[in-house]
Amino acid sequence: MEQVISVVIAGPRGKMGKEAVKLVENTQGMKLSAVIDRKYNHQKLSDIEGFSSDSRIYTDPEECFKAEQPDVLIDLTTPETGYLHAKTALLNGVRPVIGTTGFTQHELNELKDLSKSKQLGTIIAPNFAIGAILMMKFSQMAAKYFEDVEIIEMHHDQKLDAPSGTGLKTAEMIQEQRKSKPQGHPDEKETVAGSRGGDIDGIRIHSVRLPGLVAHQQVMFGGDGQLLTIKHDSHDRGSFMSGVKLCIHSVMNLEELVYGVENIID
Ligand SMILES: NC(=O)C1=CN([C@@H]2O[C@H](COP(=O)(O)OP(=O)(O)OC[C@H]3O[C@@H](n4cnc5c(N)ncnc54)[C@H](O)[C@@H]3O)[C@@H](O)[C@H]2O)C=CC1
Ligand SMILES: O=C(O)C1=N[C@H](C(=O)O)C[C@H](O)C1
Repeated sequence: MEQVISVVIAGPRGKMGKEAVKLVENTQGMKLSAVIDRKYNHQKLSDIEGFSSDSRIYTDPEECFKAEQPDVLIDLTTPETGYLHAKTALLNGVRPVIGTTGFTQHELNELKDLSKSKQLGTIIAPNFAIGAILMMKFSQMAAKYFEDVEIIEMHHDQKLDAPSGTGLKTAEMIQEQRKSKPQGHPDEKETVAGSRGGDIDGIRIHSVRLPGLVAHQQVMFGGDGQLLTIKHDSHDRGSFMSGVKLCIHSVMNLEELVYGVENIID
């Protein structure tokens, strides 16, 4: 008989959380055992307009994990909360799949160590969309041939973290491929602070925040007489859901932390 994976979703009323609730409820072999919200403690999700599930709401993650003993936590909240939820999940025997972005390197290292010591899988996924993962992989490939690169990431204006998790991960993947190189003129001066963007090992990263955007990124490589632009657009949050589903299945077979969905696809 197929194993049913029981899932807790943190942030069910958020833009991503709503989509994830629909995904888990409509996927055979998965069960939404509970949700973690800032409000509505001990009510049912169906008490909130727009939801039909009878899953219980908890405001305290520890109480939720102890009472429900789910297999997987999906976190789609805010950087501080996501980190706390991931840690609490691991300490209570629950495998985290973290879509929330904006963790510090120290937090990532701590979760990596905890995941390993508990021998429980964790997936930190800066971007669940398959197209975005390919965009990052293609950029890493291109960096072998083009050493000059700048990243422009564009998101809706409700986003809390900058640069985006995807932008950071892209820069890290490019870093693995190319030698450190400052971008632009060695004597360049900013007359307006920040106009050259953030600097990750010489890779410039620019964050645009505007209403009307969802999640978009272009990685621009410059060479003699040519320009290569690798671009991805998520027009709708449905674009992330096949990746969420893949991660829920994959994390069940892991015993340590994986950072990036590119590491679990063929
Ligand atoms: N990995 C990926 O592919 C994607 C990741 N994201 C990330 O997911 C996160 C959420 O994004 P959105 O849904 O757009 O944000 P949102 O602002 O629409 O939703 C966040 C939700 O978290 C809830 N929340 C905040 N603190 C909480 C707490 N202590 N306990 C329970 N719930 C809490 C809020 O009430 C809100 O409903 C962000 O970090 C974003 O960067 C977003 C899209 C794709
Ligand atoms: O906040 C968002 O919306 C998104 N966040 C992730 C990120 O920071 O890269 C993934 C995607 O870009 C959407």
